Amino acid sequence: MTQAYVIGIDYGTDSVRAVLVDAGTGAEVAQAVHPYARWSQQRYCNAAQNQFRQHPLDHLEGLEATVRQVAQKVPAEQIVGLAVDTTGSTPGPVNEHGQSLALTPGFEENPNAMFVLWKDHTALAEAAEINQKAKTWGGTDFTQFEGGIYSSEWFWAKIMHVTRQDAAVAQAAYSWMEHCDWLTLQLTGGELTTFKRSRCAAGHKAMWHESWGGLPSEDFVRHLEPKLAGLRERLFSATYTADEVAGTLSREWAERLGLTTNTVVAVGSFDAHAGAVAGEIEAYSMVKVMGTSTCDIVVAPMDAVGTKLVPGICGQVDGSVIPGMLGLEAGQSAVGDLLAWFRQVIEWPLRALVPQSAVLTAEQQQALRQELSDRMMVELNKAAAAVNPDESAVLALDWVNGRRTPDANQALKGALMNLTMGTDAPHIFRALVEAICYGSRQIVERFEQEGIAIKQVIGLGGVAKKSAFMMQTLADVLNRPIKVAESDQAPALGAAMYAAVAAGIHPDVTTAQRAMGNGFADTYTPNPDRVADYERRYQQYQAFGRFVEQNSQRMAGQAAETALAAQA
Ligand SMILES: Nc1ncnc2c1ncn2[C@@H]1O[C@H](COP(=O)(O)OP(=O)(O)O)[C@@H](O)[C@H]1O
Ligand SMILES: O=C(CO)[C@H](O)[C@H](O)COP(=O)(O)O
Repeated sequence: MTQAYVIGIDYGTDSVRAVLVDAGTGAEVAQAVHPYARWSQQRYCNAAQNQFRQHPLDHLEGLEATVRQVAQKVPAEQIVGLAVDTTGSTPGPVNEHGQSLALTPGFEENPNAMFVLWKDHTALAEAAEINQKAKTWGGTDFTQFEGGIYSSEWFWAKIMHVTRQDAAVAQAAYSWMEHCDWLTLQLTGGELTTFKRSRCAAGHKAMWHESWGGLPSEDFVRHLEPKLAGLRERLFSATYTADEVAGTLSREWAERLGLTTNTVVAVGSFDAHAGAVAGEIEAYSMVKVMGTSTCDIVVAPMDAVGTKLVPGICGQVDGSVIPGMLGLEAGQSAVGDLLAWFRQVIEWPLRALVPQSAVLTAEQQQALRQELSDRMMVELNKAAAAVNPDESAVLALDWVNGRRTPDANQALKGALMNLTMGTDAPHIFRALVEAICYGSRQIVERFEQEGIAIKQVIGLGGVAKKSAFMMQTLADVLNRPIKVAESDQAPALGAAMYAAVAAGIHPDVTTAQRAMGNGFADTYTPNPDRVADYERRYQQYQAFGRFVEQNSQRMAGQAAETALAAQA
């Protein structure tokens, strides 16, 4: 057989990465990373309001830069397939040709016309409304395969919110697309009406399910928001798994990327699901894709789960990870992001005071800021790992982006307790890492309580690769060994595996995993001396969580009553 290569393109929160791999063996030939230019300046975002929007030009520029760079390593005609994975739910409004509204006249600078990033929580009220209406409207509860609780991170809540906020966007939006679908449509240049939308995105975030003929009924959608009447027809009814062919590269994109129009483009998927494939997921493994957030992906045989619904997770979808198996997703909204938040907090003097320094030149200021910023996360890991656990009782809740699972409540906030005059930055960092691990344990326990055994845990993603301290703590808290995948770009490798199946190199995803898998780099085994102590602290974390949740609900109730009284 002639040599064949595939490209996996992974759109993360901050950057896009492309990997070129040997389609037979998965050996990496080249990789390229491109940070989003506008996003890195946080344009179109307002963190205080949890508004996080991304401009499609960031994505298209990154596509061209990364793919061109890796594609030049081998003859273009040998690159037989490519696939895109993205974050999600990250939907954006499009016109009747599937063009993002932010790329059409009049909407170029309008955040509502852009992609609403997964971690945008401006639709909290709409998510609450969807949950309330789904349970009371008198028809099918369309949230049932999505853990029974719809999140403000997801498709319909975001569409409702933007539609209500922005009449011009609502009027111009012919349809809406998940980011992974929109990019795949750009690359293939097909028609919006016949385009193959992602099963993974639709099933986990858009309440799509075969049993009710696709998306929630028109009656329900109209009941949610009358302004959405008719949108369902302009969305989609069929969905496709990520091993299927979406099309071939359009002439325009073949030229822009330095490829040929014979290159097959697979159906899009989410980053975590593609990552799980590269992490060699199999029945009853949990693959933890640990980056900005964490997604916990589990697969199980369809017939073993049957009609069982797992409450409080981010959905159970036929074929969302491996076609033919049930894909289940859970996760935590802030993992790397929680640590990045803390770093931001303690770097305040670097941003605010160092530039005013009377003793350092501008060049020295810049060099100092750079040096400390580069070392900060690594040094915090080291210092936190060295903290004597008996010395610090600091306890944290990891909910700075809300709680994704178990039982989504994105309105929740993070918290710290047991601070003393002796508490320092490594103590707090250690508490944050522990909180992430306790949150993870709650997720594992939820799956097991609901009859989905977790037989092994695999970690991958930036945090799994960079923080040995996090991974050891996780092994101790879960009291299970954790394998860490070798690949530094696992979601991109997973997308490449999907592309190889779509291009006909491998017959199915499981075969592609076996042939193209890069294996595992490390295994963290639980330290028996730490397990009992973490068990005790886990109980404290849960009690702290219940306290904060109950009190934040009570305080939100009081605030609502005060507002009503003021209006009366
Ligand atoms: N040494 C470290 N220890 C723990 N977390 C880290 C470290 N270095 C970077 N991170 C976190 O990794 C996250 C990025 O992970 P990555 O998998 O590369 O990105 P993405 O979420 O975009 O896929 C950031 O949130 C960052 O805070
Ligand atoms: O929920 C998701 C997938 O279902 C998001 O894509 C994910 O949480 C964001 O990914 P990352 O943290 O790797 O940027």
